[in-house]
Amino acid sequence: MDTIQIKDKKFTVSIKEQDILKEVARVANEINCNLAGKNPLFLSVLNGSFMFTADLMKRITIPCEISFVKLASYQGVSSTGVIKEVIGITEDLTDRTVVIVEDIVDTGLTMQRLLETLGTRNPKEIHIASLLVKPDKLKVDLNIEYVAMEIPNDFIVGYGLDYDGFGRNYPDIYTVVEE
Ligand SMILES: O=P(O)(O)OC[C@H]1O[C@H](OP(=O)(O)OP(=O)(O)O)[C@H](O)[C@@H]1O
Ligand code: HPA
Repeated sequence: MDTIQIKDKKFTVSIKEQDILKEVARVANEINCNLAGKNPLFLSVLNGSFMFTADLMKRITIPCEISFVKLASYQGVSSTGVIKEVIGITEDLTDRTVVIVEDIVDTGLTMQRLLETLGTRNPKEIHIASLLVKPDKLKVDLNIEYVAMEIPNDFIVGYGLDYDGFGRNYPDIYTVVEE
């Protein structure tokens, strides 16, 4: 399926599942090497990161824990600038090595907010793993250590990412076709 229609928008395939998984495996290897012996706590940011988290965690071979947080900032294709924490962090982060697992860093505002929130809970260190980064869209300075792929500014769906709630289920990533 090279082209899909979601509501009023057409999308064309831009990154195939096998290419995504190659990069996910590379990121997992880097984490396995760098965080060995640290018993990291992976914090997956719902909803978008569910597919990346599943594929990443299957390839993590060091002892670790996984938990989930949920924030919301997007409606349609542009940021509202409003960030709501829907599901909070219940774990004790004191002295823990935390790895935030995100599907995409776009403006970076969501990540900045998350870092601020987590930073008040005395973790030993916080690392960021993001499937995708749009470097040209970043508005804040972030140290994103683990990035599977950098992509252009275009709006995308698939592999967990949505347009108005739809499109998360596709195993490939699709880019919007501007008409
Ligand atoms: O860098 P930013 O411009 O802040 O954008 C990135 C955030 O936007 C998306 O979340 P969204 O609010 O759409 O929620 P979702 O994960 O449920 O799709 C994505 O999952 C990131 O959390
Ligand atoms: O390109 C995108 N697609 C879906 N959700 C998003 N959230 C930030 N950027 C995107």
